Amino acid sequence: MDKLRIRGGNPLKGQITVSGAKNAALPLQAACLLTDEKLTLTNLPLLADITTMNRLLAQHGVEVHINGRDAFGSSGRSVELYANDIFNTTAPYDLVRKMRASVLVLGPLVARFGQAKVSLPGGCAIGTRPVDLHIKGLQAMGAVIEIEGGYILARAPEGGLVGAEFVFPQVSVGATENLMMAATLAKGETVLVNAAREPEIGDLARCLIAMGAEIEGIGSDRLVIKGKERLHGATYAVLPDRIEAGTFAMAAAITGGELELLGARMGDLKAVAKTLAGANVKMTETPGGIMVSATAGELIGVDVMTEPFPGFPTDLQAQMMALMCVARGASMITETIFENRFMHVPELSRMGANITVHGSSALVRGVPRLTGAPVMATDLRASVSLVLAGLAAQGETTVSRIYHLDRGYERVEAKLAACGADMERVKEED
Ligand SMILES: CC(=O)N[C@H]1[C@@H](OP(=O)(O)OP(=O)(O)OC[C@H]2O[C@@H](n3ccc(=O)[nH]c3=O)[C@H](O)[C@@H]2O)O[C@H](CO)[C@@H](O)[C@@H]1O
Ligand SMILES: C=C(OP(=O)(O)O)C(=O)O
Repeated sequence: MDKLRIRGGNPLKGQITVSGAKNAALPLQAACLLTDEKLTLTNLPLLADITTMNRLLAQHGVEVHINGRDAFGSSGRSVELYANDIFNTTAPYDLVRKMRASVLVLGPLVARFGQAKVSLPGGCAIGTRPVDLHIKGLQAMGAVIEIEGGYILARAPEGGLVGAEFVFPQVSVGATENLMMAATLAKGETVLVNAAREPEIGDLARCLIAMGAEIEGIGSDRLVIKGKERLHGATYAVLPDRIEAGTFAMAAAITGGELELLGARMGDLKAVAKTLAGANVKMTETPGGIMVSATAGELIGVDVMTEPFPGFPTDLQAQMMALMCVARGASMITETIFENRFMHVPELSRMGANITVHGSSALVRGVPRLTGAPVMATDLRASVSLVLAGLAAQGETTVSRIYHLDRGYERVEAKLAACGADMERVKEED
């Protein structure tokens, strides 16, 4: 098993190219199941999760052609997905438990093939994460759903799914994606109310439109989808990863550095830019992306509350907490999306952070400096928050279990080292 060794203290300086977004790519990959023609996705990030989704699709019968192979051997910058010979509509536990986004095959499979058997993903380190809204939404479209042996068994009515109005009692990114995909092949009109507005939803909608779908309301919380008999092939480029960009913005900030994030889009990061401005970190648009500068003096503590888009993203909460650990003053960080997303707190505390958790809020009192330590985390964003802390800490930090990081960050050590970070990937036994 690999780990990252980081010697902190170097201000980051330079440019980092932002990769394609994991959370956009995964639903786009699942969308290939909606057509028997070729879906080509470009600007894919080289990540373990993308490979897992390709494996899941392949076992359904999707032909997966990968271009631009990388060191993983099974992942590449672009992929051609042909779902013209689907022989299996079951998504097995072994793959779904590895990656919750596997549940995104449910909507497309039921919509196109009238049936699906998808393992329930179960809880994960950050929360219980039920999929009841995915199920209720499909039921509203006429699907009959049973839970048996840990699997969701879904069957469309004779003649296929039927368009419906579904009001989300709670904003859900994944359920919005699943239902939007299902609705593209349902009979009649589907209206999704209180839908998620994350940029990744817009990306999926634009790809579906390129495949022949009719969708209105992109960027709003009301999506209207007119079902079609069939969709066709398309070529689509995955949008840049706003969470990777936000993470690197905080890396620049925590080291008192200056980074240009090539490809990053300010429109996707407004709440982050506003929060960082309060912390004395400047984010400005450049012709190529966003410049982040933290050279103007000390960091200042700011309060943060995670919210669905356009609010501050939960996927940047851990990184923001690492930053606040070394800011002047105190910061109250409130997590409203997931009930257990503070697993980085004990590890940051081992590095000298002063954090007290009260329910869904963490009070972070800034300290003059963190100190390096061996640390590990049980989820993706918690792991990267420890990398950020390590970049700022005095001495050496080793971050273990970095398979979590590899789910969502492409060559993180190479990208940061190219901007002056003293860090390397080493084998666990080193
Ligand atoms: C692959 C992907 O895109 N993952 C992102 C997606 O996850 P994901 O799509 O799983 O997250 P959701 O938006 O669905 O979850 C939001 C909240 O709704 C709850 N919920 C969700 C569905 C449901 O049927 N019932 C229910 O109660 C969840 O437990 C959670 O508390 O959005 C999250 C919120 O921005 C991000 O942190 C994840 O990185
Ligand atoms: C929670 C995340 O991903 P997933 O939904 O795939 O677990 C994430 O990207 O931070």
